Amino acid sequence: MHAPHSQYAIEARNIVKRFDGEAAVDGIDLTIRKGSIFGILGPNGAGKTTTLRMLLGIIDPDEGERFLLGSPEPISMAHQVGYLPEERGLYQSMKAFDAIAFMGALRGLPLAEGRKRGRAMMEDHGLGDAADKQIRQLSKGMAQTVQLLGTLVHDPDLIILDEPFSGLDALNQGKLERLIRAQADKGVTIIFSTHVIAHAERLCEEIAIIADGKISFKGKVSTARDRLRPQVHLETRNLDGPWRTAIPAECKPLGHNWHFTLPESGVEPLLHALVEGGAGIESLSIERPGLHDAFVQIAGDAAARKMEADAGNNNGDETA
Ligand SMILES: Nc1ncnc2c1ncn2[C@@H]1O[C@H](COP(=O)(O)OP(=O)(O)OP(=O)(O)O)[C@@H](O)[C@H]1O
Repeated sequence: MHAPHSQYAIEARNIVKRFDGEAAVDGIDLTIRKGSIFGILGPNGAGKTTTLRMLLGIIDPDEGERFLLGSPEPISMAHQVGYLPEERGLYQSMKAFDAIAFMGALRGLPLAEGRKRGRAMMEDHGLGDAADKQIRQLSKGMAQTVQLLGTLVHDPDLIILDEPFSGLDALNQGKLERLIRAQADKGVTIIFSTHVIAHAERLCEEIAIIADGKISFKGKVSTARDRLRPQVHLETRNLDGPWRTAIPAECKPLGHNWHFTLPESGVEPLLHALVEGGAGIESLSIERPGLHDAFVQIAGDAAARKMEADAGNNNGDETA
């Protein structure tokens, strides 16, 4: 076994998990830097939850090894870890601030301190009026926020969130993004799984894309996006002239509109040719492809469509 590197919150080498002989996770390597926000992206059934459970030590890999905060026994680090599982649930009869304290106590925080922090956290999140309400009296989105606060109450060094955005409306999704950033600003490492590309794109510096139990891309979001060249959308008054040589030969206009990949020579030669050649520019945009386009290229169109369908199915309403 190799010694883990201290700059990593997670190191996993070739971890495998099989259920009934089928590999749900099929040889994954991950290194996640301390203090980073790391997204694990993939459609339902890709193996995200199984991966997170192995990293946390809830289940053991059949093969491979993993270190959490440097330890080969992740469970022994439980007091330094916060975990929001995919299955949400709190004791319905507990008061909200008590539920937060209870979750903290499970991770070693004295109950009295947890109660104090629970109230203060609810206050900070604009839920002060709900602190003494029973969980059953809260909306789904509020209960989910309470559970999230319970995940953070013991001030963990590492937070693992399984599909934290699903079930939240847009407003609460925005609040959660801000909360994740605030934790990262404090130096906390955050790992979350999602099948919504936009959350990963906005929050993460680095991501892993998982499909069928394997990692198909791992690295910086910018690196994934840089795999694709910028796209040009151009509208011209004229349809012919010397400027046409600046446009890829295979590009045919739709009316007066042109859509093509920016040539390797870059923006300036294109602009120069269009202006000098008298194209008559009506409109022009040159856009760097987003993570969605990169995902399509990396994981394939079918996986991207499945992710979109999953997102449609899983996004609930706060008051549902
Ligand atoms: N305890 C289990 N017993 C048998 N099969 C399992 C078990 N846990 C997961 N699987 C299977 O392993 C595969 C990966 O599931 P996993 O839950 O890790 O995926 P996921 O990417 O998290 O998707 P989801 O968001 O739907 O949970 C799926 O085919 C799932 O049915």
